[in-house]
Amino acid sequence: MASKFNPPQFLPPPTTLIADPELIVNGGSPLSGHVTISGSKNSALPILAATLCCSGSSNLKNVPCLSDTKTMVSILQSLGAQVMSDQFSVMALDGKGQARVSNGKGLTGVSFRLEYPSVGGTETLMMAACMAEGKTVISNAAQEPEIIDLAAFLTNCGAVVEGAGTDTLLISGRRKLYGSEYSIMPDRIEAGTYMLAAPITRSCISILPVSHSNLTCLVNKLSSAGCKLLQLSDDTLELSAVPRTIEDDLRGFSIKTNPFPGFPTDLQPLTMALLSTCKGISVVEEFVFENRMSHVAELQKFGAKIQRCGSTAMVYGKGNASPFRGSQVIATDLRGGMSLVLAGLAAEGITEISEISHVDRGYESLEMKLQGLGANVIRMTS
Ligand SMILES: CC(=O)N[C@H]1[C@@H](OP(=O)(O)OP(=O)(O)OC[C@H]2O[C@@H](n3ccc(=O)[nH]c3=O)[C@H](O)[C@@H]2O)O[C@H](CO)[C@@H](O)[C@@H]1O
Ligand SMILES: C=C(OP(=O)(O)O)C(=O)O
Repeated sequence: MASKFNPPQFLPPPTTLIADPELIVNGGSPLSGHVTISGSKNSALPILAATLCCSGSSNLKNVPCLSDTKTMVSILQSLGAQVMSDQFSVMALDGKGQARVSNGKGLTGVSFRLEYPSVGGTETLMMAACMAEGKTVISNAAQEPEIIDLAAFLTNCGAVVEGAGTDTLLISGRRKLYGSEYSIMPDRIEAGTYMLAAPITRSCISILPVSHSNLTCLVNKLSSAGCKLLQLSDDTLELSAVPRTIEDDLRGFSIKTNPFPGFPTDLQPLTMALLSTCKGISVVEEFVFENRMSHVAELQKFGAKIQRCGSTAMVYGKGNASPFRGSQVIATDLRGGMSLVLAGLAAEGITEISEISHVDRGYESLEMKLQGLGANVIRMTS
């Protein structure tokens, strides 16, 4: 029977050196309009891996087109999985039940307490537990929304997973899981990024789809800063931050990152960029990743006044609408790199951000989405 899919579009990562593209931002103008949020990178990656636990094919929808998802597909292919796509957002995977244990006996369920509620650790244990004989209890489990999404996919495939979204997961292992159709949840970190893009440019934009309950910490902090958040429908949020006077301008706030439902570490660098443009002094404390402050030195090039001590930063805000000036900066990691894009949108003049491939790991159609909001952004590939 003829396949309804075109031949696979996924290629292995390039082996020759290609110059990293730059993003050029002509900033200082407000954004407006509407942005559509893609499927979640951090949900798609473990779910793509989980297809290997299944016999038969899985049909995943809303998979974001990112360098990270392409890399994951290459890994699955190198393990023997067949992957096809018609649009990038729909993938048919035949994992062929590739996951095997080499001790000849198979896995056995256990009670396991994580020392730290690691997201990747919880996801790996969930997949192993589904393949194991008997019951597994994972305590001190991560509670991130992406854990709930993985549990929902595994359940769709025939697994029995209870407690996802709490600190205790109970999994009754099944020998056989069957591939299924599943739609990846929207990316809460991308949504949070655009929720920060509006206030840093003192703009009003609408964002869809956004789950309020996945971003409660950010919503509360932005409200305390003076942003107006309006729920236009179940999953559409309008974010307005257009102060009429300098006195009315956004106020700084302090954050401490923590596992969900705490303030997400992935939004910390972007929030720091916003805080640099707000009134007053803000304190940013990074409690999840020991080394997530490399954006500080780059934000300082825009004129941001930030004093760093280890994993804590004091941000001395300025209180004007556009205190940043355009700059030449380097993205050193995904979210730190995106904080420079936000700073560039707020800055007067031209910003050149090199090594933008870090940002491409996590933001689908970056310049297209920003251009759709009226931003003056282009990609330069030499
Ligand atoms: C692909 C993906 O989903 N990435 C996300 C995932 O990363 P990832 O799954 O790697 O994050 P973890 O929750 O495992 O790690 C968070 C922190 O805990 C530490 N740690 C981890 C395991 C452990 O046994 N002991 C320990 O101390 C790590 O060194 C790190 O400092 O969750 C992070 C925390 O929300 C997010 O920032 C990442 O975007
Ligand atoms: C750090 C991130 O991802 P990863 O764990 O894949 O590096 C992220 O999504 O912010």
